[in-house]
Amino acid sequence: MAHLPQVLVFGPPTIFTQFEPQYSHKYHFLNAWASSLPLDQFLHTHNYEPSSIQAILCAGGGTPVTVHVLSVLSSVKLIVTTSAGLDHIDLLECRRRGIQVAGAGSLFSEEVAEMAVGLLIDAMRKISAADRYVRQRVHSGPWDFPLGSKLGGKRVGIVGLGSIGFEVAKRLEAFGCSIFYNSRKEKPFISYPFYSSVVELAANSNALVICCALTEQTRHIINKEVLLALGKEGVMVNIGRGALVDEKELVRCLIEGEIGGAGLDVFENEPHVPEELFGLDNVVLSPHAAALLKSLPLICVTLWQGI
Ligand SMILES: O=CC(=O)O
Repeated sequence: MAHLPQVLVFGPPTIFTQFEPQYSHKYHFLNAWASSLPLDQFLHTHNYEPSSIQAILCAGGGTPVTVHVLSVLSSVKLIVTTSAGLDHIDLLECRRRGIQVAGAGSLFSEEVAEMAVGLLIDAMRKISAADRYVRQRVHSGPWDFPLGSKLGGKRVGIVGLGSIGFEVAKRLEAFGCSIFYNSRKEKPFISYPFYSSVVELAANSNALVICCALTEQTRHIINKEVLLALGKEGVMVNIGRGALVDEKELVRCLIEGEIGGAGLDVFENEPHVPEELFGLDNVVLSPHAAALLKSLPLICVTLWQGI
């Protein structure tokens, strides 16, 4: 196998395992995702020569491609990630080393937007909680499920009106929602009202949908002040990255009823999810799956063909 290009695979396993058989005549895949060892030990244990590895295949929210990883892999020329977000890759180091980075761009924006709207409807109408209620009900008396609230007509603040945020806005308009947004800058051709302050956006919204990229500027953009401004009836949906939200504050606000509910596809230290959330019926949880659809493998193949 020494003659095949070597590709280090950090994930995502659900997709990768479907394609490995078809591509293993072309590439020698080193499946780091299947091992719990740190990278150096993984390579050492399998007798893999780090300087023979030419490409990395990875996924958003998974193992980060840090300066350390890149220093171990001195010959890497290409990183392919199945995600739109690139926050798990040290892009400065890639630029310095001339390593090319290929990601999903806006390919999954519609899929992720659907999930955002789904989580919002679920958190407001309590669909997952209602499902649990029906399945777990032990008494045969009248239904006593708590009331939900209507999405139609609500004011929704979108944090990050990029391609995903825009797809969310389009869908929510069809539900009769009024859309407001915060972004790095006001967008010249967008008619939705712009808020330069996320706190003010939250104070004027019934729900916030977090769609921006994770950068040093956006880390914890949703903090205690924003959550308190969103208020006791407010719902927050995060399909961006967990670290956009101060998760400790979010958990506290949910437990203490400082906000009304949340729909979360992403978490600050994935795959860890704060256990306090498990018992809360006003929270809907999803395992960073907004972009993981049956169509994803096809797109992965297109990305991999660049290796
Ligand atoms: O998390 C998924 C993505 O960034 O596409």
